[in-house]
Amino acid sequence: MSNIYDTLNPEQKKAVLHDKGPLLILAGAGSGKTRVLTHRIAYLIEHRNVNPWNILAITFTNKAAREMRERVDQIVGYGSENIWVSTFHSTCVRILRRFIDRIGYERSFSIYDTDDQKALMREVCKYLQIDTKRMPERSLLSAISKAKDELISPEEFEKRAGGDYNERKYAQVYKEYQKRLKSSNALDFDDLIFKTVELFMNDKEALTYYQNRFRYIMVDEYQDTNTAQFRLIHLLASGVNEFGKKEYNLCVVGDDDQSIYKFRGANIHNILNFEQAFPNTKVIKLEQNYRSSKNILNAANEVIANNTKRKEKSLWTDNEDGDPVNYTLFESDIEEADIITAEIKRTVENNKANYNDFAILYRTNAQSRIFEEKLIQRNIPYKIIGSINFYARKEIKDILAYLKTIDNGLDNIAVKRIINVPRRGIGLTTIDRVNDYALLNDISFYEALTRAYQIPGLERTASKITPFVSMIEGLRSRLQQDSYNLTEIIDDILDATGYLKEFEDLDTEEAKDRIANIDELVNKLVTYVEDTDEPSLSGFLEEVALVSDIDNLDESSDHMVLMTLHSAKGLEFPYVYICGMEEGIFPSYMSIHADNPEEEIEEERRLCYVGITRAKKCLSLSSAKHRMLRGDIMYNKPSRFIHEIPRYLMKVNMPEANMPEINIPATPRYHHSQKNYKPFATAEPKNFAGSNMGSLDYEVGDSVKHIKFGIGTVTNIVMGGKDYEVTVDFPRFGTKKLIASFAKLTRVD
Ligand SMILES: Nc1ncnc2c1ncn2[C@@H]1O[C@H](COP(=O)(O)OP(=O)(O)OP(=O)(O)O)[C@@H](O)[C@H]1O
Ligand SMILES: [Mg+2]
Repeated sequence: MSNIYDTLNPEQKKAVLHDKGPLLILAGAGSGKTRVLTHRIAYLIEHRNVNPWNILAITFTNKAAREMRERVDQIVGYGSENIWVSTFHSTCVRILRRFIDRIGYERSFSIYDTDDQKALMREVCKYLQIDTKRMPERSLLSAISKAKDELISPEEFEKRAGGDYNERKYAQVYKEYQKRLKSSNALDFDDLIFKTVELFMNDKEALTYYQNRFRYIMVDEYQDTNTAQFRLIHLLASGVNEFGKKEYNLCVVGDDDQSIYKFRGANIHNILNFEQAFPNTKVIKLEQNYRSSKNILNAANEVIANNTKRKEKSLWTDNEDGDPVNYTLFESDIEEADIITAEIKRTVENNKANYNDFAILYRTNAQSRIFEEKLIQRNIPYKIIGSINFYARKEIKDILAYLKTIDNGLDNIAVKRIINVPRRGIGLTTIDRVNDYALLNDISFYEALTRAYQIPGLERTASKITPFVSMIEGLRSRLQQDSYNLTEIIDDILDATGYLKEFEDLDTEEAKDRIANIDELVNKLVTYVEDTDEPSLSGFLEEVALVSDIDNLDESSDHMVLMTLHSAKGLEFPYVYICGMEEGIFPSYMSIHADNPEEEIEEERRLCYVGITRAKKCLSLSSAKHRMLRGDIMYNKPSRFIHEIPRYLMKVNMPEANMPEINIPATPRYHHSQKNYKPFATAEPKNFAGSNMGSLDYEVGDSVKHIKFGIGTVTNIVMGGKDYEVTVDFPRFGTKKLIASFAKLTRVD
């Protein structure tokens, strides 16, 4: 056996060499779970003669998938291209592209992103005359998403709603939303999993095909799978072998301490009940951490030991003690960003490291802005993961909408997006009329456009619509010619529409930016065409729909990265900064003030554990005494998580005068009971991004109570972007405009 397996420790080796049957690898951070998965794939191919074609590996990001392939290539030297390695969503897209016609969709279906979903939901609410002040679109979408994660269909939802008025409304919305998705031949992200499960439940042939194909299934980050994903894996892994026996050749790796996606429906029972779901499961625990220094690992162990609901684990390392964990209490958020970026620059300039050795992690995306400013000032190359997504830019969405319209005229949202872009004198009234006609005749919006002259009331504007239709048809027929080069399609669209003209005439920086973005999209298309065996427009759109930001993380170039703690899952960096460690920031205000704070704080603590365990060599934590949030200064106390790290593991960088505020224990104290633990007084009642929006329980004219301003009267409520803006007259403080989900107003009767 080649010596690559010699680098594994005995437990890892057991996992890699495990023969058949279900295998659960339950282990702490940095213990080599992902590495074991990769080696196991290589081993199966190299030593068990498993055909790479028969392996399915599900990873959390496309980046992890890419790495897995590279590693297999390094180890085995061939075959990696035939292994099916991808995320849950990509896996489902591939399956559905092949078989979705069996459950009544066309195989060229579109995938709706959040913006498309919102646009569709707006239409649904308008149609059903939903009072979106009481039932905001966002809550409706999140309820639907939650239902889909739990495999609850619109019919089932309706049944469960019973007589409850709100629930019945939700059910009605869900049903209509789903109906419209279907008539647009579109799937939202949650549908990808839901519909694949539906397909497998209804079509034995499709299921058997994949059960026979995927003889070996591996799943990374298993602790964050939701009910629908569990069902999917269970179905796929339940095939029978040549002796008619179920083998369950399923290997999952996970860490219950790193489960951080409860809000997205992750179901921790999937890991806790794995042994019940799959008989004869072999469980392997890995206890040696290879990633972090002793001090960092101990700090992580100390913090997570405060969670009561967990499987006890002892994680140790042979690595050096390393530097103590740094903790700094800054005066302000600005000072925090300033000093951290200066320190990073200094470390790199002293040749101790490269920029790509560094990551700054924070609880919410909003915290990145100040860092970004300082990084620019200091001329430090950086990349923010998860900030304004390239694909969310207007010009990119416009071009993509053109591509979608050409590819699949059924995508109503896409067609409506571009019908008057660039301007063609087609107004909202016309669009409404076409829409009504489409609904009445049960045809797509685009189909209705092709019949513009038959639509009542469109006598005048039909002449503006037909050129649009013939342009799309022209582009479509060009695309179908054999000699057509797909890479030209964007240029052809730009030519046909005159889309760029407006920007070129403007000649502003912003316009130049937009043109550069479109060029970037062309680059993406060219790369896609070059890298793909049978490139197609649908294939390109699919790839675009599935890129998540983390996949753009290019480790080869030398820039540092900034991202949320959630995005950092599975990654590792020599130097990690976790900033904004304050009560009300991390743990979040929402978790502290939740109905079930114990549970929510435990989830935050797991997130903290994920953050700490990303660091290999050097971990720096920081809080600010005050920071600006939504225009207000807030004063937060240092996070309880800082207090959970014993003093002997830390180097505290702050004037001793500040010390009394911080109660850092001087001795190790694993597993202290939650009962004796006194949390700090919570932060000022001001919140920050990431809040949950619910429907309001007050309306104009009601008396409401604000924690700081006291009792006042609501004079106005408007929907402002993502949230309600509530205007309240407070007798003592005057009129205030407040953001509903942050202000936490309560009605007083
Ligand atoms: N036996 C080993 N010998 C040397 N290095 C190892 C060994 N096992 C794992 N490593 C290294 O330890 C680091 C952590 O491994 P890996 O990312 O696979 O851990 P993980 O358990 O998946 O972590 P996480 O829980 O964060 O996803 C990697 O750099 C990996 O190469
Ligand atoms: Mg991992």
